[in-house]
Amino acid sequence: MSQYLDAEFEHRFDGGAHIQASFKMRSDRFSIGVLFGPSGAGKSTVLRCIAGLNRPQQGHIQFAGEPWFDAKQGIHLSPQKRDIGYCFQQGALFPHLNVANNIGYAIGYPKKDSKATLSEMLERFELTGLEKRFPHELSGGQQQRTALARALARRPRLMLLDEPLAALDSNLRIALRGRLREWLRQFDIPVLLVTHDRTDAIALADKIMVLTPEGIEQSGTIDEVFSKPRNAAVAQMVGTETILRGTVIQSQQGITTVRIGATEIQAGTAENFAKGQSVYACIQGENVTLLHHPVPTPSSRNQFAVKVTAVIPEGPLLRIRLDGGFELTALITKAAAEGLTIQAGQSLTAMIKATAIHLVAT
Ligand SMILES: Nc1ncnc2c1ncn2[C@@H]1O[C@H](COP(=O)(O)OP(=O)(O)OP(=O)(O)O)[C@@H](O)[C@H]1O
Repeated sequence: MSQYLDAEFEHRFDGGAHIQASFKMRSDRFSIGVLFGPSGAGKSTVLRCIAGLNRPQQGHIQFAGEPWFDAKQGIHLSPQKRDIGYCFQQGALFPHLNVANNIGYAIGYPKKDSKATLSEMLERFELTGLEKRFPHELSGGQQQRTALARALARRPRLMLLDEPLAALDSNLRIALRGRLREWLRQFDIPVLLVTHDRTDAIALADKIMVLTPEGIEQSGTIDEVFSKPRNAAVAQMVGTETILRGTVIQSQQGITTVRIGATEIQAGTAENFAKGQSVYACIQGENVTLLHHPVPTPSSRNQFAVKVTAVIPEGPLLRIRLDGGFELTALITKAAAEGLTIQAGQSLTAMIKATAIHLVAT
């Protein structure tokens, strides 16, 4: 028997939007697959197609070998038959039912064991004591926990979450993000989660699938996708701070030299690139080290003279924009910046290891 959720389909809206997706994830154990992409890429539509709420025009969706949708064979199972839990962005609780009845509705009163299931869910989601409250009497976090409890109470085979943290303010979001994975893990089912937020994706994904209007551009672990984006579109989406266009001068023994404007940089590469080939050099801000002066260094480290053009605070970090004949961004901690007393107009040396420069063929 197949142990995968296997989806490959296309959905066209009358208005013209065309959404395509092709991916596989394990169906028989807990893991979180994150559909990540910009607004309008089609993330919610993909989720709705998996749920059976939208019917694609082409392709198939199978869960553990069971056909949920097959365009050629005319198969389209109803959402109930797919046996999934679905949690929307806003939670979408029944406003006229209290917490106990919102969850109880999903369990299907009056089942023999429904009382035990209800108290188990209340306990797991830290809702004990709030049973009689109505949705408008709950905080955002409590509403979201009730929605999760309701979606999971029926013990679905697959859990779908659409931007589960988006409606929460930032403190609550951070707190819930940390707990969400643990809550979901207890149910030992696969989870497909939609987000456009990079931090949510990093914190939650076992596997990330980057969705654009052209389909899933790249999938893999966070490390694979964030440190080795397959193309410039993915690099931009995953937040690689610097993407520079250049030309390969030479490529041998795992080191590729690339000309960017008047500067030559060395990048560590698994494969060789052709001389003259056009590439993007992708550099994450945390991999750029700033120094007052150049230091003696092996050729596997790049050093450039740069001028600080802007210093932008971002929480515990500073985003430092640099001009080295091309635009470069460094992300450093505030403590590190104090040691360097960084300010706009200052001349510094930027150092980047060759292995921290990822080349993408254009
Ligand atoms: N019912 C509909 N009728 C026509 N077009 C639609 C419909 N629903 C969505 N679309 C279009 O399909 C595209 C994908 O929408 P979708 O909501 O799936 O994107 P998304 O990636 O989830 O975006 P967001 O992050 O903003 O929620 C958009 O261009 C949207 O306008």
